[in-house]
Amino acid sequence: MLVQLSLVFIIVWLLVLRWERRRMIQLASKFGSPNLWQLPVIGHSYVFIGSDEDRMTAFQKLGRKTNNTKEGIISFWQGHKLYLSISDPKSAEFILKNCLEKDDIMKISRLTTGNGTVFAPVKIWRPRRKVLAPTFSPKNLLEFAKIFSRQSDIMVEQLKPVAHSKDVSIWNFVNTYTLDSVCESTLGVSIHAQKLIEQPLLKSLEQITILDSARMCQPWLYSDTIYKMMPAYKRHTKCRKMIFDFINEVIRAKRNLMQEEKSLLKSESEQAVRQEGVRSFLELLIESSGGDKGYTDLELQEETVVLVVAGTDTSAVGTSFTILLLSKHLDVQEKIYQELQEVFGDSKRPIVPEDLPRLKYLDAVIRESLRLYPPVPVIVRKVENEITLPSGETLVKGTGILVHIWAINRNPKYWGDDADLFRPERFIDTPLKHPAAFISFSYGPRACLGYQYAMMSMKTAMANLLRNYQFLPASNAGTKQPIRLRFDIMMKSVENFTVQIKPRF
Ligand code: HEM
Repeated sequence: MLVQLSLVFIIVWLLVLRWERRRMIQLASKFGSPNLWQLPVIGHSYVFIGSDEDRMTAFQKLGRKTNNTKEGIISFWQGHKLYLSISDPKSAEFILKNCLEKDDIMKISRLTTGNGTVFAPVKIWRPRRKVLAPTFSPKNLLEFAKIFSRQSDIMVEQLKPVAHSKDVSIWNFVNTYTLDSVCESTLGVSIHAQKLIEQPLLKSLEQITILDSARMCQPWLYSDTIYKMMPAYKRHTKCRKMIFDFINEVIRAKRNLMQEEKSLLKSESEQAVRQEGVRSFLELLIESSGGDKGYTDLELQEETVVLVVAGTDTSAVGTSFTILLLSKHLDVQEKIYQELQEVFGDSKRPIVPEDLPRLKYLDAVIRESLRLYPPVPVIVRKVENEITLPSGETLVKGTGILVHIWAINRNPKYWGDDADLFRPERFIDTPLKHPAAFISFSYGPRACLGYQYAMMSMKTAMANLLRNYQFLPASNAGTKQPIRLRFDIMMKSVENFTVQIKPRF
């Protein structure tokens, strides 16, 4: 009897769910689905189960299928929720301008970033972005360029003992370079990550992305109540505590220091002189939010965590993929070296900000690797109110939109039949066919705030590395072998960006 009653209950529940979702079901049937079984309760989410490499392969397959449709849109179900995967730049532009709310799935990341700009609800995001945006002014960026130059000199030094070794994973070298640069520019502190063997802050950041991406792909872990019962939550809490303790200590010290300086430098002219030097994002944020009457310590913590999380891995992934691609395309590497020779000759002088605009071919190479290997391969937004796409399709409230950055960047309708080929010249000889066709930094009012910062950091690092070293494929990797990819919120190389390094001198 109990079994029969339970069965009736489940059937009624499923019918009610279906009735509530009838408009989503209609919408889903308008667009194709990935030609896979849609299972009861979990929908298509089983596709994303498995290793992080399986997850990335699933995203790539979804992207290719989306590109093969006429509209560049495909539907799939994650549990009982409908998602549309979008790979057409026109629809992406429309979504990114009109749907500013992040999808509910991103609440998972808010465990770490709280109401910090990147994942905050729109109501909180708007005023936060207004405060954060001016800290990325060209004047401030030029000051940060000095940090990139100095930190990349350290990276070149750190590589010396391993150059000539058979195979080297460059990931740790590049990731600690970006962490040192980000900590110095955002927090104003030197943590010397490049010189330490174990870096607890980096380990905690890494653990958190692994845990969050695994949770995102398993809808049964979305509920906070269930997740808090899992062992993963314990590990997550430990990592978060490590990050927050570190950042809060820096905020406390910075506030005290600013207070002391203010009382020491009484006159306005003295304070103006102090403002000439390199000032961290944290200092700039304290001031641009209104000084003592501005952000609380919690708000400062949230914004600084965002900058560290958004700024460290992303640029490290972008730089590491560029190195990996160059190890397979020695002709391109040689062309960059020629450009570097024209700018620097045989001089060993440090890179200064004025050098960067002259490195046009290097710029095109970095953009081309970000096109083929976008560090953030997908982003998800939410349809808050019914809207109609330029193609005429009306999207239902509550639908999730997966803006498929990886697929947009390789959409053959906008990039041609050689869309999958590494050809940096396309960024020099052909104008973009649509402003949102190259979308690694996203698009619209909520696009990446660190775009210029990241380009400067990556260009400085690449220029410094290529002046000193030549990168060759790993001993077991030919130039033609495809790069194996994995997904942990960001897209990375399974083989941890392994290459061979040959000193130039
Ligand atoms: C290659 C490097 C980078 C890539 C590919 C990248 C990509 C992205 C993407 C895809 C988003 C999401 C935008 C959206 O949802 O529409 C984003 C947001 C953001 N990024 Fe970056 N990013 C990079 C580097 C950086 C750096 C170095 C910083 C700061 C130092 C930074 C700060 C931010 C911030 C603050 C946001 C949130 C913007 C908002 O919600 O208003 N990013 N980035």
